[in-house]
Amino acid sequence: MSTSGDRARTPNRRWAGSDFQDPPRTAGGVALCGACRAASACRLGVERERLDEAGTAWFDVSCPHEQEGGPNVAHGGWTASVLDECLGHVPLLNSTLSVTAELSVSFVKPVPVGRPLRVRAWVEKREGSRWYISGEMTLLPGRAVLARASGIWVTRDTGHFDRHERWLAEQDASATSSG
Ligand SMILES: CCCCCCCCCCCCCC(=O)SCCNC(=O)CCNC(=O)[C@H](O)C(C)(C)COP(=O)(O)OP(=O)(O)OC[C@H]1O[C@@H](n2cnc3c(N)ncnc32)[C@H](O)[C@@H]1OP(=O)(O)O
Repeated sequence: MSTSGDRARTPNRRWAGSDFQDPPRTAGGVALCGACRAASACRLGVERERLDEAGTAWFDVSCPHEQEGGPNVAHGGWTASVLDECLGHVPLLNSTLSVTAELSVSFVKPVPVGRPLRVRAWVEKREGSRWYISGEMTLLPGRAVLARASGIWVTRDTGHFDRHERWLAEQDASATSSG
């Protein structure tokens, strides 16, 4: 019989180094995270991404209907998630693996579901392994700001997730031994 601890320790698959540094992308250039690789699409609704020559990242985004919160508008969790995703792709677009350490979101206006939106993200500064990244989501057409975000991403080596698996196993072992 499996336990929740067994499930937590069982990785879905092994990832190679290239899965982190050069992940599979959609036709629109969107880097795919773990679960979205099976779907071959970003389930958050990021449809296109690119880095311009000035280092700003641009994303075409649309809130999927299943992320509706209030009538015809996005659940705030979707807005925060997609901003986390887009801002977190900035290091990735610079061939750097990172994880979100901090994220702050301002919800400026309700975000309509099923409408074309744009996210723009840029690096404010880098200090040590920390990337300070900001971004905003705007309505299309026009440029009305719907949400803003800023946060800190910390660079990791590809052993990050293996170390996490070991840490998780230690947690389970110590919980079992202490009853
Ligand atoms: C989405 C991706 C799609 C594409 C897929 C392709 C690849 C897929 C990959 C998937 C990617 C998915 C991506 C996701 O989904 S990210 C998912 C959400 N985020 C996480 O899971 C992160 C969980 N947290 C951690 O792992 C650790 O706490 C981290 C790694 C953040 C720090 O751990 P630790 O504390 O042990 O590290 P350290 O002592 O060596 O410090 C290192 C540096 O970090 C600085 N620091 C630490 N904490 C904070 C803080 N709160 N604010 C500001 N700074 C902080 C610290 O000052 C130091 O700076 P420096 O002195 O070095 O400058």
